[in-house]
Amino acid sequence: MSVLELEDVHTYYGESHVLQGVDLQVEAGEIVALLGRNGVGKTTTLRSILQLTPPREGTVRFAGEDVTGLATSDVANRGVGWVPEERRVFGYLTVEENVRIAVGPDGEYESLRDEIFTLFPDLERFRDEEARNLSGGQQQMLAIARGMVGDNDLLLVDEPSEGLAPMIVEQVVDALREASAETTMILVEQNFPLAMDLADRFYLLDQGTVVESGSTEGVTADDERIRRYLAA
Ligand SMILES: Nc1ncnc2c1ncn2[C@@H]1O[C@H](COP(=O)(O)OP(=O)(O)OP(=O)(O)O)[C@@H](O)[C@H]1O
Repeated sequence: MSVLELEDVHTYYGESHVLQGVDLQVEAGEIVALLGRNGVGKTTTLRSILQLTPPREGTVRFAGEDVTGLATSDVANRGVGWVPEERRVFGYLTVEENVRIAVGPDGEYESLRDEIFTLFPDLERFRDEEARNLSGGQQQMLAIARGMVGDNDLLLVDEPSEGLAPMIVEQVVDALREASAETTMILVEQNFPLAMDLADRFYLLDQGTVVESGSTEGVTADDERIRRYLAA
């Protein structure tokens, strides 16, 4: 059974028909990259999975169950975590408080916190610092950490490298690799080499539909079937 299955998903913003029949599957343990030019609907695909923008047609199945039309909180409670593009952390809470409130009702807070701090030594160093005082990269790690301690079976990660210096990107990549040992992941990422490096498989979107998909093994940006959809 796939962790996640989208079947012929159509999603609109008002009259604007953004997803025009998206089909995709994610298997347990995979990292799947969603690729495509700006505005093709990658974030909208994540929003459709979370039911933040519920599809008007088609089906989203999580862990074998139809979740289409459920409240976002129900989808989240079933084990779908979100690391949004804008690195949502609580600026006026400390790093540790940010982690604590992300732990689900059944989570063992102290052991999860210790696990996170082992994984992200930077977060431990700044555990008593208010999150707003962290660098962009550290905030991104905190956002990823918050997604991980929620005991999620699927983590949706939107543009994790955006706006970060290359050295910091490397740390975020390491963090994502660590996170992927614990949870299945969908990664929206504009940095093509990074996406290919991290992901097992990819889906390439264009004009609201999947135009290519497959293993990332050996795929490069020069690949003709990729290039024509990613070039500006
Ligand atoms: N809240 C909204 N209301 C109306 N239109 C929207 C809204 N959010 C996104 N759109 C439009 O839907 C289309 C798909 O946007 P989406 O954010 O899913 O693209 P994307 O592939 O994630 O690109 P990007 O990398 O730019 O975020 C775009 O044309 C965008 O302008």
